[in-house]
Amino acid sequence: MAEKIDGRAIARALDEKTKAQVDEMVAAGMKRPGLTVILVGEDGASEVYVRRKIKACEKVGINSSEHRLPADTSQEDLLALIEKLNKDPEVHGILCQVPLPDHIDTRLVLRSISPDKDVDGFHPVNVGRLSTGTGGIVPCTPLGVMILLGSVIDDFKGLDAVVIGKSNIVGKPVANLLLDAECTVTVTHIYTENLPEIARKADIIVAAAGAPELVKGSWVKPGAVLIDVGITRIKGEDGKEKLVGDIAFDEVQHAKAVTPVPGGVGPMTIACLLANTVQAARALQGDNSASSDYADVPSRSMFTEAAASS
Ligand SMILES: Nc1nc(=O)c2c([nH]1)NC[C@@H]1CN(c3ccc(C(=O)N[C@@H](CCC(=O)O)C(=O)O)cc3)C=[N+]21
Repeated sequence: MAEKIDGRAIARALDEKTKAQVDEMVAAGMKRPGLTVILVGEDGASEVYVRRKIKACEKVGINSSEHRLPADTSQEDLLALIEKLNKDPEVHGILCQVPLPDHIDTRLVLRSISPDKDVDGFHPVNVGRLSTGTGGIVPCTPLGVMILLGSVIDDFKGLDAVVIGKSNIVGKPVANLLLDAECTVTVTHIYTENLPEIARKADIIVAAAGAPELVKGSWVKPGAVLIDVGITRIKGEDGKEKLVGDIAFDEVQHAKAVTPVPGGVGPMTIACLLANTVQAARALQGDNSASSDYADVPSRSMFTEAAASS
């Protein structure tokens, strides 16, 4: 049986570390970290995620606020709000939930968030820092993926990693982090020929294509470590909504370890958002030691601490 990597437990452990950092900051007379989430329009899934993010902030002592804007909000008004938040000394992290409505230029909006407050790590400055291995804020889901991998892998050097999916939010940054960890990385996507064959060679598979149960049992080498980033909502046989990942979970029991959906990458995304907010709050208040914790992701000690205390 493959080990089921418990994303919820590892996220809880990371949250405890984050909470301790918040307490330490406040005790040292620094401002309590603050996160602002912007949600434009009404989208069922986005609302669930935003609610979870706000609740998670409360748990670790991060101040949070929420801006809910109607779907027909103009780009100009959204940019004006971001400009205001960029200048607000109580706000250390700004997250603008994507996808945005079609009439808004997402890239322009993400570029308008101050790189220092960009807790998503989506700003081109942070993307550039990540791809050159020079610190900055690492996107939440990719960071969570590396921590989950680190909970079962001791030495990444020379491992064969296959990333399925090439999004700016997951595929590309995950590939960069795996490269930094000295894996041999192959980035693939749904147009890749011989995808099953390429996957079969992998020691690590990160599936982030958004294609339900794409990765079959026959694609997986015995002993591989599998991370499932996909979340698709489908109607089950009983008519109830259920979540499926990009990996056919029941077929991959010959793997060494695999993340479930839900309870795998999702909770880590939120825990890393909180960690990023604390990092941003420390850096904005002149304490740059915070960023070095994450600059050399994956740092093995961070993973083992998180896993050990879970
Ligand atoms: N600017 C921006 N930043 C994001 O980080 C961002 C975003 N936009 N847009 C949407 C995606 C999606 N996302 C998730 C967060 C938590 C879970 C999560 O907690 N999942 C749980 C529960 C899943 C559920 O019940 O729906 C789990 O997998 O166990 C999933 C997905 C963040 N996103």
